[in-house]
Amino acid sequence: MAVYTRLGAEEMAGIIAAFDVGTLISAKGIAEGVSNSNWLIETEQDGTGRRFILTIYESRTEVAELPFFLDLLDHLAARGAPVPRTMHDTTGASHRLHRTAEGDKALALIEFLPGVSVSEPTPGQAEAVGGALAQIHLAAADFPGTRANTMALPAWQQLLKDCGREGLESLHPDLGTLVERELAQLAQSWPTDLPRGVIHADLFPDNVLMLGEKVTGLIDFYFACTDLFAYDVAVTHAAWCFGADGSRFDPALSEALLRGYMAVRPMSESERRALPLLARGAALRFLATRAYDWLNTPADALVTPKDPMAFARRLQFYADPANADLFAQKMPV
Ligand SMILES: Nc1ncnc2c1ncn2[C@@H]1O[C@H](COP(=O)(O)OP(=O)(O)OP(=O)(O)O)[C@@H](O)[C@H]1O
Ligand SMILES: N[C@@H](CCO)C(=O)O
Repeated sequence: MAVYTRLGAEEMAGIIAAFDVGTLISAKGIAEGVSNSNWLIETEQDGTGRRFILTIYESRTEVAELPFFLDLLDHLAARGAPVPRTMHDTTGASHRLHRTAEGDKALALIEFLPGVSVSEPTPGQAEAVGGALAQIHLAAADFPGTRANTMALPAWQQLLKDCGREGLESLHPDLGTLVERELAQLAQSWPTDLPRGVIHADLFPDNVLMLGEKVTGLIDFYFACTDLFAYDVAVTHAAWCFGADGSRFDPALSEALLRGYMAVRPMSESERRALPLLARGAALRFLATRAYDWLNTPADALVTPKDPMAFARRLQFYADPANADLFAQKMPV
């Protein structure tokens, strides 16, 4: 379920009329996604059918940050990266404010891209995703915007502190100890001097649209920020190489993802050496947000929180000395 804002037919037609995209034919609420309200919009313009995604931003997205996210889409799309363009309204604005019963909310109309999100990726698909990730890292090199990573180590520390040791141990008796040990080690050794730029920071399979082994769309840039490129590789590795419950590390997916990335943007020796630590950080980042949501989502909420233990298992895997050579051995030169 992800349509939090109710819109009548006339209201929807009025929203679409502010953009030069033709006449509204249909608007269907999209079930996937949890943060914002999304609709698939069909219009007709000069006898041609067109499709878009309408997003109404709910409370989790800061309106002041929308220009960074939306301008970034335009910038990457203009450089040939597989990301949707933002449709600008007739005044040239990338987003608009819409009056609703709960107050003004921002909205944007985004190009619809074909493709589906895979749930059991193949090595060929992982390789293509690695390549697309490197492509956006390179394509954003001359993007003028910057945004601090609001989901970096200090945020994990705070979220995990808010969960409390008891809360974490209610998820698993060993989780408090694991988290404490990892937080301390990461705080001590987190690298700061590696190549950085704009990263996606949340490139899970549900944020990638694919047709066969081709990436047709990278979406959901609402965690994009300025941070280490190699950390983005680590996030994508954690998201793609373990199966949904985090217990099935797949070396073929890992190798293919890294090969795909390196073919487009070769990583330096220091980036490669940092990957095991960055992967522990990536696993802890999603463990932190998921544990917090798990412990703080009311039982009658519309959304089901995601399983934090799926990322505790990844964290244990990355932190296990037996897997220390994971990136070194599998990394093509
Ligand atoms: N540009 C696009 N082209 C085609 N489909 C899209 C596009 N953008 C979004 N979608 C569809 O809408 C769904 C919800 O989008 P999205 O994941 O951005 O929602 P969200 O609520 O903002 O995200 P999240 O759940 O990660 O917080 C996607 O799973 C995808 O099916
Ligand atoms: N991708 C995140 C959700 C926030 O986008 C997760 O799976 O925990």
